[in-house]
Amino acid sequence: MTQTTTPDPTAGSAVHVAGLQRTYPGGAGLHHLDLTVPTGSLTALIGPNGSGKTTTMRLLLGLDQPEAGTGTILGSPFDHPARYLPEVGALIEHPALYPRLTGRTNLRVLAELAGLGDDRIHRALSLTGMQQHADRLVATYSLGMRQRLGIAAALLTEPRLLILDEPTNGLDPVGTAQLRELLRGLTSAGTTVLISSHQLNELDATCDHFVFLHQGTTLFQGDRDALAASQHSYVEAAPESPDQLAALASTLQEAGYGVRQHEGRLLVDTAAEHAGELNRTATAHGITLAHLTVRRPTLEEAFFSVLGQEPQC
Ligand SMILES: Nc1ncnc2c1ncn2[C@@H]1O[C@H](COP(=O)(O)OP(=O)(O)OP(=O)(O)O)[C@@H](O)[C@H]1O
Repeated sequence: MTQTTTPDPTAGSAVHVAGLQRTYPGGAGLHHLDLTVPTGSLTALIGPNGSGKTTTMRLLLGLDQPEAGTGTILGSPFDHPARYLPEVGALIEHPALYPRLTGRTNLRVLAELAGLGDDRIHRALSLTGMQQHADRLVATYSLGMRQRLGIAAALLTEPRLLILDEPTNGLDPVGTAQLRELLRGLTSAGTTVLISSHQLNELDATCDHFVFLHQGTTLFQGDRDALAASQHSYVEAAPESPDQLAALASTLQEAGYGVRQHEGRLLVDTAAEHAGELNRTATAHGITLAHLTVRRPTLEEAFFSVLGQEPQC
């Protein structure tokens, strides 16, 4: 006898919530939002201002209550945050720090509350590159240093799930690169990370799973392959002689291609396998191509396309 089984959507997911509803006066908030964060992934939560990223993270952390929604976090029911919160670290908006204490003492206060020893403080400072600043008053810290101490505080318990709301705010390029390495190191060691940011290039370089929000609803979620499959790739072409750019554009349009001009090149809306045919069409019209490349959309372009807007290029 054949037995059919329904796949368990929570298997392999650090976070799996569905139908999240949180309505604020005026109608803003979350509207049946679904979110899956695969275990061990570095998941990017992406959306315009006001799309619901912070609200989603606050609900996951039990800092606010949804009107509806079900799911599990680290295998425990979503509506019992006390069961999973000991294994979750978070930095939401700005870190809450005592400015008149040093960075190290701030961490010690938190470590003592959680019954953790100095070894955890040392490790968190080291992971975030904050050792050399640890004995200064937090009041003297730059914004980026406060962010890093906030991340150190979130790491004290060595959480299985780390939730970071715009952690790159205030970080300089060196700090951003250090955070990227830190997050990669944590995920290779088995930590799952959910991160929001408006720096799409940075998320593109760092993350392997993507969730797009708009007006409190999930527009897309999936890994890099699923994102690529949801998008058209396109071919970038330029003639040897820049004078022939307009002629190349009209030749390709007459041949049925969708064409946009961008920085002295043409972006031709077609699949990679048509690149040869496109080259032959140009040659047949006396135009030699100096440049022909297949391009996959960047995360930013994919985001605008899913949002139903033109890529910003
Ligand atoms: N306490 C609140 N009272 C009323 N409206 C709220 C409240 N908190 C959030 N909102 C509204 O809910 C929507 C989602 O806000 P949220 O802060 O989650 O968005 P976000 O994606 O994190 O935005 P940003 O990128 O600007 O940080 C917004 O329209 C916001 O104005």
